[in-house]
Amino acid sequence: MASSSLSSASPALRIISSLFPQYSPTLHANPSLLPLSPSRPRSLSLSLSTSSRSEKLSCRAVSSATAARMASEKKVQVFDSKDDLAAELAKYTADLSDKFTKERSSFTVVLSGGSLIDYLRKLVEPPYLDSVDWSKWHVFWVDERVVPKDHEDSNYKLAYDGFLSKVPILPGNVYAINDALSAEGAADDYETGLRHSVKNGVVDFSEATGVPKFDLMLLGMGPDGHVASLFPGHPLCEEKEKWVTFIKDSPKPPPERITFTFPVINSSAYIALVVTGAGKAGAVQKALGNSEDSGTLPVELVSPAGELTWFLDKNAASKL
Ligand SMILES: O=C(O)[C@H](O)[C@@H](O)[C@H](O)[C@H](O)COP(=O)(O)O
Repeated sequence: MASSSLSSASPALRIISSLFPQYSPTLHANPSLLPLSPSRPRSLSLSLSTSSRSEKLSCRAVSSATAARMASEKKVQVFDSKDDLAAELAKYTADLSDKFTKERSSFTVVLSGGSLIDYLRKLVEPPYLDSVDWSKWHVFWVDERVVPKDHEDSNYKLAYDGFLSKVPILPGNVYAINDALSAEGAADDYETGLRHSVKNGVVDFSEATGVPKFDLMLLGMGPDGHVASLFPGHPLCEEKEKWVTFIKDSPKPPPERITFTFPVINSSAYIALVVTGAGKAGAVQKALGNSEDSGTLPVELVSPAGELTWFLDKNAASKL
């Protein structure tokens, strides 16, 4: 990938480089993704890496959130249109499916609720509908509302209607909430099921983190910077022992949900953060820009052991 000189770089590149001014970041603008001919998806892709020495030095001296921001490889892709974003997300996901299917004959994918499912719309069309080995997919949820699976608020129903009903994933490989239980019971039940999936080798396990290691997490982000059902200022953001926990006072309705905790989220090999709309530009700026009060949002704690890629539309990136 060609490197970009910072002086002539776009605002996004300058903002990202200002995030770590004291380091010698290498910024890559991938020419194949830069806004070129109208026929190609118009997007700007950049990745930021800093020298390991400076990371060690910085992580001792900064808040956990900033250290988390430092710790993983971050890629930011900004798209002119939601269709371009969906097209790139489909390719990204299909490529990872091929990678893990070859490596371990299975592909573990974790879905969010909200608009994320709609952005998978290109994945259920040719060529991916025919090229992806759907029989190797195992689908989980990063969070779920404690409602019946046929309720309009159910993330299972959202994913089934918009995605799962359109691809030949084996029903036994779709791990939905037990909707007959209370929030606490459903969280315990989901964690028990996850421990079983780790034990039988369906879900990888990280000796380094001591928690499951999913291949790909597809996350959304709320305007307040929440991810999954982990909300700003909520004690659940600090949960370090449980893999799955529950909330009964979600500021985003409905109030009762179960959710993966950050140790599980951050143990992932790959995370895609799909964020669109001007209403989220403030949170994106805090997370990626040089905002004064950075370090306060749950999304800033997303720092996978592997690779984090932000998929933004230009409205969500408008303050970078
Ligand atoms: O169950 C949920 O509500 C989601 O998992 C939640 O975390 C969602 O991803 C964000 O709120 C973004 O939702 P939108 O993309 O619809 O704004």
